Amino acid sequence: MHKPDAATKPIVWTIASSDSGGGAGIQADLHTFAALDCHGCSVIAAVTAQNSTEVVGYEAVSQALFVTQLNCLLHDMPPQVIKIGLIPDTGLLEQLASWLAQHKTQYQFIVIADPVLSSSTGYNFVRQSTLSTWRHKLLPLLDLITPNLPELALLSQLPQAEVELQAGQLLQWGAKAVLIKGGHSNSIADITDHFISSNSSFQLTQPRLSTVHNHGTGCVLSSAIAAACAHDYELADSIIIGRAYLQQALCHSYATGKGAGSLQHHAWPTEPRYFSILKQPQDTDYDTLSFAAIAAPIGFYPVVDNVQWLKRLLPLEPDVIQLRIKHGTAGEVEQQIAEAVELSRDYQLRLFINDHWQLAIKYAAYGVHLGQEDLTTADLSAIAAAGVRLGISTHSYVELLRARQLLPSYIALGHIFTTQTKQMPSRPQGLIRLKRYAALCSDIPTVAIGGITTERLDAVLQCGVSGVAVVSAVTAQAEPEQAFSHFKHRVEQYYAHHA
Ligand SMILES: Cc1ncc(COP(=O)(O)OP(=O)(O)O)c(N)n1
Ligand SMILES: Cc1nc(C(=O)O)sc1CCOP(=O)(O)O
Repeated sequence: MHKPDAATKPIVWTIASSDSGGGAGIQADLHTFAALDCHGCSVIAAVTAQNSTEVVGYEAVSQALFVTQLNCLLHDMPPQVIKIGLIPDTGLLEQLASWLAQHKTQYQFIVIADPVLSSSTGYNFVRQSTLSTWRHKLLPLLDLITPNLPELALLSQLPQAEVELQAGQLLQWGAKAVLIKGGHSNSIADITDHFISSNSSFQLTQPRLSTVHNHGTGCVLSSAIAAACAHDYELADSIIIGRAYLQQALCHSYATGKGAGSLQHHAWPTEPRYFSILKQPQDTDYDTLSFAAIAAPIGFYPVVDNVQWLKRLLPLEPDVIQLRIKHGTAGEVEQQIAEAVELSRDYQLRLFINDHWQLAIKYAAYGVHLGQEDLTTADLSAIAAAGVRLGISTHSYVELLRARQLLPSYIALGHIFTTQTKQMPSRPQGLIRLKRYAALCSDIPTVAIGGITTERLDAVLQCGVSGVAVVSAVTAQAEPEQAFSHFKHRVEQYYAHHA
């Protein structure tokens, strides 16, 4: 895996307290930042004396030293993201709130807080005055707060209300988003975390692991989310990454003393088993769908915008092509699709129809390719029942989890580089992300798309995808047939040597 060199590592701060046992607090935060390719800085609020069974005591640092740590770092190592953990002193919390208010707009850092109010061994760190400062001074400065269920009840002052209402109260007090950790729920088999902001919500469910070695889970989760944000992932993607990092760390946790042991820090999570089931309000609940499989590797996958292109390329023996018609009347589109499907049979071409899933079913095309927006309107059960293969576009972890859960025939990963062919609402994903996405799809064929040229071809293939889709690298070339044959040959050669 590519590692950024030291000079390019994003800087993340933890403002929290030392855990002498090493499994939580500042120590866990720094381990997490390092494992996720960030440079971690620490602002220590208090030193706790604790081991795996109990917190014996703590002492806060002076307000002067606390603020000196903040200012000293800011002048030389400003953060992309700040993670806040245990601040067991109202005076320090007040100082922190005013310091954040003073600098957040100018430095544009993201602030994520894990409101540690008591230890998992039962030690209570907060007083009523501390809670009031959290509510009225800290919350308006937070981009995300990650309470567990008891912390949410305490902070919201609505212990009897539904968790959504409790989280709504934190949003009203100014937090931009709330991730409610479900670990304290009664559910035995699973844990569901709820994300709520003013304009979106989703749930992440993962199996509850039976380990007792879970000291520091809250610290690690919030730090992993902070690290992913520092790598410029959107907040929802960062939460998915953070939760997968935690699941991986819990899967390999180990005993330290006589009590709850520590998490094993590893690296960027890529194995599908560490990733949650994502549920969004717009998702249809399907009974298990089963789409016809597509032989992998998919290989070279040109995308053309009319049947004339298909006729031009067919003599060159393409194996897979997508017909992506964006203009014409309904009648013209249908005529082209009908003709293209018939031609595809004569040439044993695996033809995917973009968008027009009803016509793909009607003419029994090999497959259909759908975007994320199409997933809410298309009848996926009808596509599966017709034996038509399904490919789905993705551009983020959120979209990738959503697509994976439908078990499609393949998943498209885009757009990797800047493309002139289509206006994209998302940013180019680049090769590091492509490699992570492809690894997460080790059990489903993948196709990379967006800005792929002959110069970039090898680097893309080396990311572990099963196919490469291009538009302009063929159809905008002076000699499209030559470009097609060159690409096809190189892709075939690659897969012949990397079966
Ligand atoms: C292989 C492949 N990947 C992605 C796309 C984009 O599909 P979609 O999101 O449906 O957008 P439009 O193609 O409709 O603009 C694709 N067509 N093929
Ligand atoms: C049609 C399309 N879909 C994309 C996605 O990321 O979903 S990128 C793209 C255009 C790809 O064209 P070119 O190879 O010319 O860059």
